[in-house]
Amino acid sequence: MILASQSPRRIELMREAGYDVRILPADVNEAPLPGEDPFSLVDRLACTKAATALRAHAEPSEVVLAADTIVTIDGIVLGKPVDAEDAHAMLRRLSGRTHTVATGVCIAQCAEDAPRCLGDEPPISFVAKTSVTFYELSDEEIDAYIATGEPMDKAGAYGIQGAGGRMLVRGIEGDFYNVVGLPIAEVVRRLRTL
Ligand SMILES: Cc1cn([C@H]2C[C@H](O)[C@@H](COP(=O)(O)OP(=O)(O)OP(=O)(O)O)O2)c(=O)[nH]c1=O
Repeated sequence: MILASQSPRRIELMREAGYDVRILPADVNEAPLPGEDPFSLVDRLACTKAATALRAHAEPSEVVLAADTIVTIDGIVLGKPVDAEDAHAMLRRLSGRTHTVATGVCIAQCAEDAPRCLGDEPPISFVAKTSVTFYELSDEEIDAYIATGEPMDKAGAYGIQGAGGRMLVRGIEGDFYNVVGLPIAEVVRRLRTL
């Protein structure tokens, strides 16, 4: 199976679940389309990543799995921060409130008899959602957290699994691993149905 992801968390979760994955990240434009809602966005991006890896690398009948994670609050999508100022603005918005973390997962496969793999089988996709509530954060706390470097490669500018990120969280409702980037239990259940 191909895992079209460079995310160390996704790679570890798939390997720990017993999948011998080939890592072939797909670089796609993550900008939303005009008027696109956050859940359609993660679904589309996951399937674009899967289709890109499938067309470039997959063998006939090989399965490709890809995912995309965003944070959404106030109808706004928070992806990865571009700099410290952007990270600060994201964490200020999340402070003392509940937001949703959404991960789109897309599983694509080539037809067995396809002469070239073009992604001709329709992909399976789903969007997992987890609600996360933050404590009230002071500016000093936010800046100290950003200085650790932990927020910079993560949607919403935090990592719930990190030493600093876990200190921000009052509670969650839903799958923890979805927040980390891959709802592994649901992924494995879907893969078993293939
Ligand atoms: C909210 C949150 C996000 N994240 C991460 C998960 C994702 O890796 C990242 C969101 O970026 P993504 O664009 O979903 O993924 P990626 O660029 O890391 O990897 P790829 O596109 O190659 O699959 O944020 C955490 O690790 N912990 C958290 O608590």
